[in-house]
Amino acid sequence: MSADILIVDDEADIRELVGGILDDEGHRTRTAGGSDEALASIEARRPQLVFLDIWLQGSRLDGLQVLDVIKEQNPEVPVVMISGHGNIETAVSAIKRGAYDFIEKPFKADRLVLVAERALEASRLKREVRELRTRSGQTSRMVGRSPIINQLRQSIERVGPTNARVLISGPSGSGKELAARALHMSSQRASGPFIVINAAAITPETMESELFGVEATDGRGRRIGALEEAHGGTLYIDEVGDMPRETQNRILRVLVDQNFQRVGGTTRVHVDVRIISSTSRDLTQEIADGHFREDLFHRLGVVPIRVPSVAERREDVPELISFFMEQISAATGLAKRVIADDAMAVLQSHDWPGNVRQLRNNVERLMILTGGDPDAAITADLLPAEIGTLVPTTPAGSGGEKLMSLSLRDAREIFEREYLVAQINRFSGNISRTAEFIGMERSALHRKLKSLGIGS
Ligand SMILES: Nc1ncnc2c1ncn2[C@@H]1O[C@H](COP(=O)(O)OP(=O)(O)OP(=O)(O)O)[C@@H](O)[C@H]1O
Repeated sequence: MSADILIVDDEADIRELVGGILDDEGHRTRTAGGSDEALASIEARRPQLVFLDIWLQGSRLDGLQVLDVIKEQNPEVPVVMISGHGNIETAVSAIKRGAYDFIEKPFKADRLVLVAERALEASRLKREVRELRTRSGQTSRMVGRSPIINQLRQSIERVGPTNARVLISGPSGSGKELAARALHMSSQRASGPFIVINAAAITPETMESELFGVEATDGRGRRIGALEEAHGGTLYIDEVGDMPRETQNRILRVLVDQNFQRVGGTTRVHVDVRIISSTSRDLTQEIADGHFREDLFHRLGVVPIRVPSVAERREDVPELISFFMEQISAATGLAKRVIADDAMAVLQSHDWPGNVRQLRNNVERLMILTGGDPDAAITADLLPAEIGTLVPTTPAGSGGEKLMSLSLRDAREIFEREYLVAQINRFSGNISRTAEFIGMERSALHRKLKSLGIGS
């Protein structure tokens, strides 16, 4: 992984040596000879790792003081101290103050490289743990074998490695964020950060500080925004159509220049970020209504990708259900259940307006709420009422969901029997009046009733 590394030392030889070794490893290094230059460089963009000389002769702040400032403003940036021979104690105290590790001069190149790799790996793992916590048990596997999901997978494989900006459209809960993660994972930025910002959940007042960060003020440290956080990786802007107009102007400029100012700041922060955005709305309509900038739309959507609704890929429902059962069972210990054919037919024919997310929630609900013998299959009558409402039922309504698991011939027979019994009852058993009402010859109705086994 190529990382952005800052090397701070008052000795030019050391700066060059460390920089040269790390550059050879494929990293991008920058250097500073004193404390103020170092802090300015960090202000210009947060590095992913800092090598910091303990003494920093001739500087306003010594190395330990610079460490304190870094840890206060950017606690997540790992700092490796460069210590002179004989001041190991100081190096140890630096670790107590938050440094990741130290290297002692003179050092060997491989030791330097090893420490750098370890520090970067530790910070990457920390970030991943944070991401996993926020996703809490969600997966990044894209389940489904329908032609439409295969097509989506192919587009992701083609577009992922290109570094192009992508605008993902699709209804709520259909898997847009999952598709964005898959794009990130198939790009060269895979080991870099994947940062999510939800434009719908952020108020217009906080949008800019969330995206660009806030410069330090008296008493408050600098806050890093999502764009800087995503340096070297991908920024996913969810529901980009909800972005306030003013922020749209500023983000457009960032897309063009790849640099911006923090709120209240004067320095320009330069970043290398791939932007993937998503929308569940029709952005062309938003443009027509004057809510969304057309030029931003074209910049964000260099490649458009559409994620289908569940209703467009009903054949994937059984696989999605068994995948979620496995997943939920592994996470919670709840027993997996078998879904009977009639219930599966209902689940497959439901429209799922909340898409995969709603399907997953319902699987969880079934696993929790469906009592009875855990080995017994879940039948259609055990499904929540609102799931079955779009399914045709028989006049008597009893076990109507079962119709969906039958052939047309068998379903028609059940329907005819219940329909005719209900009509005959309605006309108090008078076959002539029933026949007249339903539009059949009296003799034909008699034959029908006989073939269905109704009446004497
Ligand atoms: N093809 C799929 N295979 C497995 N899980 C999926 C699939 N698609 C979506 N999911 C799961 O469904 C849930 C919703 O997906 P996701 O958050 O990606 O949807 P979204 O379209 O971004 O939603 P929103 O529009 O509400 O932000 C997540 O738990 C995700 O892991």
